[in-house]
Amino acid sequence: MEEAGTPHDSLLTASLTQVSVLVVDDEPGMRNFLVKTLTPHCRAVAEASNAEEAAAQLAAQHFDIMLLDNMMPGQKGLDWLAEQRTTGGVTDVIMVTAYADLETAIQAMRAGVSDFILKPFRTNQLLNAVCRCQQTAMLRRENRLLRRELEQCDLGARHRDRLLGGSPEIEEIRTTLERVKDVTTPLLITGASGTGKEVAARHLHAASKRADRPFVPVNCATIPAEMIELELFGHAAGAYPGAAAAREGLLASAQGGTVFIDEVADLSGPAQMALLRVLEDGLVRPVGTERSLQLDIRFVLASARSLRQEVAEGRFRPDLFFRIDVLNLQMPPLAHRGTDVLELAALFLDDLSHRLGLPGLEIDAAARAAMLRYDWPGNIRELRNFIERALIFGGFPLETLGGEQIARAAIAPLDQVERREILRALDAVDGNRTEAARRLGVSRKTIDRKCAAWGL
Ligand SMILES: Nc1ncnc2c1ncn2[C@@H]1O[C@H](COP(=O)(O)OP(=O)(O)OP(=O)(O)O)[C@@H](O)[C@H]1O
Repeated sequence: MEEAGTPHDSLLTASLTQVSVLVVDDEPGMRNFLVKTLTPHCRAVAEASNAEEAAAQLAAQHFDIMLLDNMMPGQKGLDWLAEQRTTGGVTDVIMVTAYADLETAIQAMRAGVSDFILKPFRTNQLLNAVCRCQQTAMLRRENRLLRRELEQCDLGARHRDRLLGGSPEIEEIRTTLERVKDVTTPLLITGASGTGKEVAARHLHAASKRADRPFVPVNCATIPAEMIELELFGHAAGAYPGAAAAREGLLASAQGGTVFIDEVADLSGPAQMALLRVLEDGLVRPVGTERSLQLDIRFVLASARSLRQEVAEGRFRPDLFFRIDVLNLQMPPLAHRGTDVLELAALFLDDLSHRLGLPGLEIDAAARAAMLRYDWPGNIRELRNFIERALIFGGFPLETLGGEQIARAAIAPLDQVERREILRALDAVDGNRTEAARRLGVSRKTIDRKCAAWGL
């Protein structure tokens, strides 16, 4: 019987045409066999009959893969390999051996060997091992390049993992994140679009013990309802028409890390039910399978809409709501973050001008005043777009901040401005005077006195 994915599979052999291989074996018969088998398929094949020759070949040129016999006169292949690794060799190694005892296998793993081929072997086994090794190397490289590209093209990437801003509101949020960073209780982040819910989730993940594991964001609003369960939980082969192969879900891919579920209110009924099960016992059952996987994931959920309202209107499961409404973080709108707007603007100016290759801009007094006055309904996302536009056009488009209207509006008496701001604050915090006083930076007594004077 042929092995699955034999080299007759043209896709597999195609990947070999780019590979350079160094065969290291002291036995001429075996060495010739290896070279003869590989040469028609690979880009280049070189040979060495001992460790010195091999070291000279590696110093002279790069090889993608080395086939190494473990039993060479003078020195064991694995000992030599361990030495090579300390001098910085990066070639992938496939060990060819007649004696695969456990101790050798452990030593080989520690020396960074990618695969084993047991003598005697067939041609197919050899070519398959080289193919697998090459494909893993390609995936590693692709992964590294994609990460790099992502960091370069995402204009906000440099600040993605840090919730910036010196305002007391953001300071308090950072303190809360620090306190809850390592508990497994789900965290619910609410707040309008663009207020930095995802940044807060990334900040939490980066500060947690899970930082070196995956952070997986899932936006339920952008995945079609019928696909969301398949995406999150994965599926068996044939789970839906066209699903030729089984696929791991995003939750399983995040094992050990953090999953950020944005716009959680958009989950369908069955997906809400399945999510509740994961939150309660950590179990995920891929669609169309009978077996559940036990996962260790920190969940951060976000919603721009009020989940309480969604529950009241029958669109969100109350049991799921109570499960995720344990730790709730409310992201304040940008307009309530004092001078953070200027801090973030300066940062975006610096960052975007470098990335876009455009000259920087000074934030003059007029721009500063307009930015502080404006409401920023689109929050930080709107601010970033505003800065990007400013850099492209070489000046701040203040008219888009309602600057003209504000400039032309009659100057309001100070007490009127004060009343408007206090009432706006009370409205924003559902009439909580202590909270409104804290945010406005005045005493609770002052608010009580003003309200009494206005007959409230
Ligand atoms: N405190 C912050 N520091 C730096 N950048 C921020 C901050 N908050 C938000 N941003 C930037 O603003 C943009 C919007 O942030 P983010 O996507 O986290 O908001 P959101 O609340 O999750 O929005 P939505 O609900 O629309 O997905 C991003 O480009 C992000 O990098």
